[in-house]
Amino acid sequence: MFVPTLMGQCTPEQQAYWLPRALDMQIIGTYAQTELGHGTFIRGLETTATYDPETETFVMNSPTLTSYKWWAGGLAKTVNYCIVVAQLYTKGVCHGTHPFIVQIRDEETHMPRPGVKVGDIGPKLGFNTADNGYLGFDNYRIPRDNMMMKNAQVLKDGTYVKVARHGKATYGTMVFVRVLLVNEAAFNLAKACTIAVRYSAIRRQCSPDSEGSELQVLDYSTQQHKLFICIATAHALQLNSTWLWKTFSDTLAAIKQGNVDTLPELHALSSCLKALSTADAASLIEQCRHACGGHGYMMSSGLPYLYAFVTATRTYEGDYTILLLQTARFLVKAYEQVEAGKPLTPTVSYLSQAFTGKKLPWDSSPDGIIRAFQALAAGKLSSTVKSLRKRLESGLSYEQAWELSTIQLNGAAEAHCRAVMSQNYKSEIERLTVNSSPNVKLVLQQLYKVYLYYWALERTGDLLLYTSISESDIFELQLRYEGLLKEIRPNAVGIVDAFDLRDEVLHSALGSYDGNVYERLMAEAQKSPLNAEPVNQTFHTYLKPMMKGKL
Ligand SMILES: CCCCC/C=C\C/C=C\C/C=C\CCCCC(=O)SCCNC(=O)CCNC(=O)[C@H](O)C(C)(C)COP(=O)(O)OP(=O)(O)OC[C@H]1O[C@@H](n2cnc3c(N)ncnc32)[C@H](O)[C@@H]1OP(=O)(O)O
Ligand SMILES: Cc1cc2nc3c(=O)[nH]c(=O)nc-3n(C[C@H](O)[C@H](O)[C@H](O)COP(=O)(O)OP(=O)(O)OC[C@H]3O[C@@H](n4cnc5c(N)ncnc54)[C@H](O)[C@@H]3O)c2cc1C
Repeated sequence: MFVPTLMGQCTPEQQAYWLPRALDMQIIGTYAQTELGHGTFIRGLETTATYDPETETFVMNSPTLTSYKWWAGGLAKTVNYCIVVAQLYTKGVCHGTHPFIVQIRDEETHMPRPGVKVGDIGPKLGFNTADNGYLGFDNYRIPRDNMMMKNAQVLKDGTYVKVARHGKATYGTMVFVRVLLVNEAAFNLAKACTIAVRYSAIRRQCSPDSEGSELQVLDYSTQQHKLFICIATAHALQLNSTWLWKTFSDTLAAIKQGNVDTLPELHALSSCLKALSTADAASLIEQCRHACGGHGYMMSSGLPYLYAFVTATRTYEGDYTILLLQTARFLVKAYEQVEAGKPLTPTVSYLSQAFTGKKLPWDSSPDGIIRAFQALAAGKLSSTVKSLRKRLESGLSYEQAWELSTIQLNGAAEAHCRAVMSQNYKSEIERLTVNSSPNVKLVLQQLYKVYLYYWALERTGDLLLYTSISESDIFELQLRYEGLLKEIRPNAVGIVDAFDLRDEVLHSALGSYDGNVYERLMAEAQKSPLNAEPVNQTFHTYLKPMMKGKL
C-alpha cells in the first residue's frame, strides 16, 4: 500500500524523489491509517499533524492511547518509513485527514527516531508472517515537503490550499486495494478448491453396499454440493475482478481528464465486490476445509492457513458491513434518480423494474435467473426505501431513519452485488469462450449454471416475494441443480487442474498433484518436534510424578 499511495497522493516532484527509493527498496514503507481507537471511521482519527511556519515543519502527535497507529503491516520491525494519515492543523484550523510521509527509523541503524514509539501488536489469528505494529508520536517533526501534496497543500506560510476536484481523493488507495482484493479472493479460493477436490478424489470412505469397495468421497452428492460452488465462485470472482479492474482503469483515466462522474459508481462497485468476494471466499475456503474431514484441520493441508489469511480480507481495507452500506448509499440515490425520471448508470439500470408494481414472470433459464436476481435486488431496495421513508415520516432525522434501516440496506446492497456478479459471470464467459472448443464452453457454462442455481435456491424466499416462481418451480430447480452436479463430477479434477497451481504454491499434503496424500501426511507428521525423541522429557518432569501421586 506504500507504493500505490505514493503514486496516487504525491505531486510529480514528490514522486520523482520518493518512488525510485521505494521501488529500489532503499526505503521500506507501510500505510498507517488505522488507530487503536478507529479503523472504519477515518474522520474520527486522532493522530495530529500541526504545521509550524517558523520551522516549516509538521509536528506529529499521538494525543491519546487510542490515537496510536495500530495494525499497519510491517510497522513493528520492518519498515523505516510510513505513510501516516493524520488530522491536519494549520493556522489553528483542522482541515481533516491527510497523508504524510514519515521516517520512523534511522536508515543505517534502524533504531526508532527520537519521539517515535513503535512495536508489534502481538499474535493474530493469521497473517503472522507480517509484523503488524503500533506507532506513537511525541512532538515528532517532519519537513513540510513530507505532506503528500497532490490533492491538498500547505504553503510555507501555513496557508491551506485544496487541489482535488472531488472530496475523497485521499481515499483513492483504498479503492485501488479493494479492487486488487477481489482478485486475491479468487486466487485463494482457487487454491482451496484445488486442494479439496483433489483430496476428495483420493479419499475413499464408506461403501453403500457392504460388498462393494469404498467410494471416492467426491462421488457423494453432498460433497459435490460443498465443492462445486467453490469452483464456480472462484471463476465468478476472477471474471468479476478483471471486469472491475477495467472499470477502475477507465475511471482513473476519466479523472485524469478532470471527469469524476464515474467515481461514485466505482466506489459503490469496489465496495460491494470487495465485501462479497472476500466474505464468499472466506466462507467457501472454510467449506473446503469441512469437506476434507480431520485432515483438512491439519496445518499441512494448507487450508487453515488459507482460511486465516483470507478471513482477514473481510475486515481490512474496509469492513464488510461498512462497505455494503457505502454501496447502499449509492443505490438509494439511484432509486431517487429513477423516481425523478433521470438516466441511470449501467450497473443499476435494472432498478426501473422496481417501479413496475408487478412480480417478474419466473424463467429458469440462466438469463431468466439473472433477471430474477435483478428483480430481487430492485424489490429489496424498494422495500428498504419504503422503510426509510416511513421512519422519516414518523419524525426521525435522516441519520436516525438510515441507522434503523441499515439491516435492510445491507441486504439490498448484497442482492445488488449478487446480481452484478451473476450478470458479469455469464457475459464474461460468453465473451471469452466465443472461439473455445465445445467441451470448454460446456464445462464453463455448467459452472456458471451451478452458481446461478445455487444462489437461486439460497434465495427462494426473496424470489417468492419478487417473482412469480412457484413451489413446483423451486422443486424442479432443485432437481436440475442436483443433476448438474453429477454432470460436472467426471470433469471435476480436470477443472481444478486447469487452475494450474503448482504444488509449491498450494503448500498442501492433501492437494499435491501426485495424489500421494497419505505418504505426504506421514512425512509432514515426522517434522513435528515431538517426534525428535521416543520419550519426551515432560514424562519425567510431569507425567511420571503425577502418576506416582507426587505432583
Ligand atoms: C496493494 C496491496 C494489496 C494487494 C492485495 C494483495 C494481497 C493481499 C495481501 C495482503 C494485503 C496487504 C495488507 C493489508 C491491507 C490492509 C490495509 C488497510 O486496512 S488500510 C485501512 C483501510 N481502512 C478502511 O478501509 C476504512 C474504511 N472506512 C472508510 O473508507 C470511510 O470511513 C467510509 C466508511 C467510506 C466513510 O467515510 P466518510 O465518513 O469520509 O464518508 P461518508 O460520509 O460515508 O461519504 C462521503 C462521500 O464520500 C464518498 N466516498 C467515501 N469513500 C469513498 C472512496 N473510497 N472513493 C470515492 N468516494 C468515496 C461516499 O460515497 C460519499 O459520497 P456521497 O454519497 O456522494 O456524499
Ligand atoms: C490482517 C490485517 C491487516 C491490516 N493492515 C492494515 C494496514 O496495513 N494499515 C491500516 O491502516 N490498517 C490495517 N488494518 C486495519 C483495518 O483496516 C481495520 O481493522 C478495518 O478498517 C476495520 O476497522 P476496525 O478494526 O476499527 O473495526 P470497527 O470499525 O471497530 O468494526 C467493529 C464492528 O463494528 C461495526 N461497525 C463499525 N462502524 C459501524 C457503522 N457505522 N455502522 C454499522 N456497524 C459498524 C463493524 O461492522 C464491525 O462489525 C489491518 C487489519 C487486519 C485485520
